[in-house]
Formats: sequence, structure tokens, C-alpha cells
Amino acid sequence: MSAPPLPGYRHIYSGKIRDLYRPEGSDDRLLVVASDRISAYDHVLDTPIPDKGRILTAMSLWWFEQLADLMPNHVVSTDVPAAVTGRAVLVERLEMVPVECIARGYLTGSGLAEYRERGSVCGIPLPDGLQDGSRLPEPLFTPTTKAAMGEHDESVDFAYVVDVVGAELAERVRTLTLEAYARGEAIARERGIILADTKFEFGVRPDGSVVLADEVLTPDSSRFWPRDQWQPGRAQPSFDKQFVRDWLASPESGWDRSSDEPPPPLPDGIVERTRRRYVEAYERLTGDTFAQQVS
Ligand SMILES: C[C@H](c1ccccc1)n1cc(-c2ncnc(N)c2C#N)cn1
Repeated sequence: MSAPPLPGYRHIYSGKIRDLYRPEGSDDRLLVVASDRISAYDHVLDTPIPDKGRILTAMSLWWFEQLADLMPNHVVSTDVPAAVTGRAVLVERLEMVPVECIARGYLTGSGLAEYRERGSVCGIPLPDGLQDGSRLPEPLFTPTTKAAMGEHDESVDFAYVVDVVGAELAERVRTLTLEAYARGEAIARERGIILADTKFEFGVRPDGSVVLADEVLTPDSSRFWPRDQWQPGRAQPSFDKQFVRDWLASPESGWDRSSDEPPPPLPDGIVERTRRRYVEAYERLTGDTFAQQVS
């Protein structure tokens, strides 16, 4: 699903999963469009997951509301072109803070690798004996650089953020990151989902206020784990991507993850079960029914 042409909008950027447009004649608005693309093992798969863009857009909008008493956000309107209805949001164009603001409540992935090497994450020392999936004594602000497409973000310490954006803004985005994560983790936990970590992006308005932007607390910007299967000491199952990961890693796919070959198309059954996991995550978190659009 490549970025669709949208009359009245100029396409300005494509991420792995989402596309960015600018409304013609406007310099203070952007249109963020979520596709049905899914990534696994650092590949964007050829097979879309129907409704994924709509489900994650609805989830992000719901999270913006849950966090609105803590911080302003960039959402302007969901009055968007019919071609992308339900999976696009008109937002304020902000001066984006040039770091990925990551909060970790659990140790896994690159954080675990850094801990095993140095006993710390982003320069923050941690106690001995932590394992893959361990809950951290307290959530950590573990920022990274914003790497170019296809490159990997690099972990940086808080001093780096201060150097790049100044002490006041660095403190502000750290505080907001940890407040938003704590709120999100508590809400998700009550509903059977562990938010192990998440990435926020902030921007700054002309008046200097710091605004929550991008997508928020979705399975694309966060690790979603089923709470009832949490077991430190092993890789945790992904709430949303485990069917895809397991199939791609199975002999049935015929794919060699260590090769340079792109992953094969997904079978219909894997697509449907994955779609249902996104619907389940949305419905568990919000308490609402996801209304599939009749196109
Ligand atoms: C990385 C992310 C992205 C989103 C969607 C598709 C591809 C990339 N992005 C967000 C902005 C951005 N810039 C100015 N103001 C804003 N409110 C936002 C937002 N959100 C620039 N890039």
C-alpha cells in the first residue's frame, strides 16, 4: 500500500508504516496517515493487515484523550479525505524535538543488550540479576537519536539530550515521557496488557509549549505483552505480532531470517488472527467495540 495521492494534499514523507502529507495552502498543519502495513524482523511485509491503520489510529486518539489532563497534544481534527477516513489525523505542524523519547518499564531488546554489556541502560546503572522481561525498579527515560530510514536509532544518555536541546527542554520531555508512560502502563495493566516500553515524540509550539505528537502508545510505538503470559527470563510473546513472528520463523514459511531475502506473503489465517489481535487490544484498552467500516 504505497502512499495514496490525496487531492489537496502534498505527500512529504513516508515512514515504514505511516505517511505524512501537508495540506496545500497551509504551513501549520500536517496529515498523518496510518497504513495497514506491518513490520516484523526489521522488514515491512508485503501483506497488509486489514483495518490495522484504522485500529491503531483510533487507539492513538483514545490515548491522547487519556493523557490530555497531563499534556497538550497535536491533534486538530479527524475530518480527513474520504480515501483515508478513520486512519488519518490532521495535526498541528510543530518544531519536533530531535530525539526519540523512550520510556522503559521492563528490560528487553536493546536495553537488555546494553544492560548485559554495561550493567546500565542509557547511562543509568541498574541492579544485578535482571533478566529478559524483568520489570525495572522504576520506569526509565532511555532516549535515542532519530536515525535515517533503514538505520537503527542509537541509545543516548540524558547529557546528550541536554547538549542537543538544552537543559530545560530535556528535563521537560523526560518528565512528560515518564508521566505519560506511567499513566499508560497503569491503564493497560488493568486491562491485561503490559506496556513494556514505548516511544513518544514531542514538538514545540511557537509559544514554547511542549506538545505530545506522533502516534501514542500503539503496538507500533510500544511493546504490548499479554499480562497473563508474562514470565521474566525469556522473550515475552508479543500481544499483536506473535502469530506473524512464529509463522515467519516456522519451516512452513520457507523463509530464512538470516538471509537477505524478503519475507514471503502471509497466509490468510495469519492475517485474520493478527487483525483480531489488533481489534482485541483496542477493545480491551478502550472498552469500545471497533466498528469495521463498510467501504
Ligand atoms: C516521524 C513522524 C512521522 C509521522 C508520520 C509519518 C512519517 C513520519 N513525524 C512526525 C512529524 C511531525 N512534524 C511536525 N509536526 C508534527 N505534529 C509531527 C507529527 N506527528 C514529522 N515526522
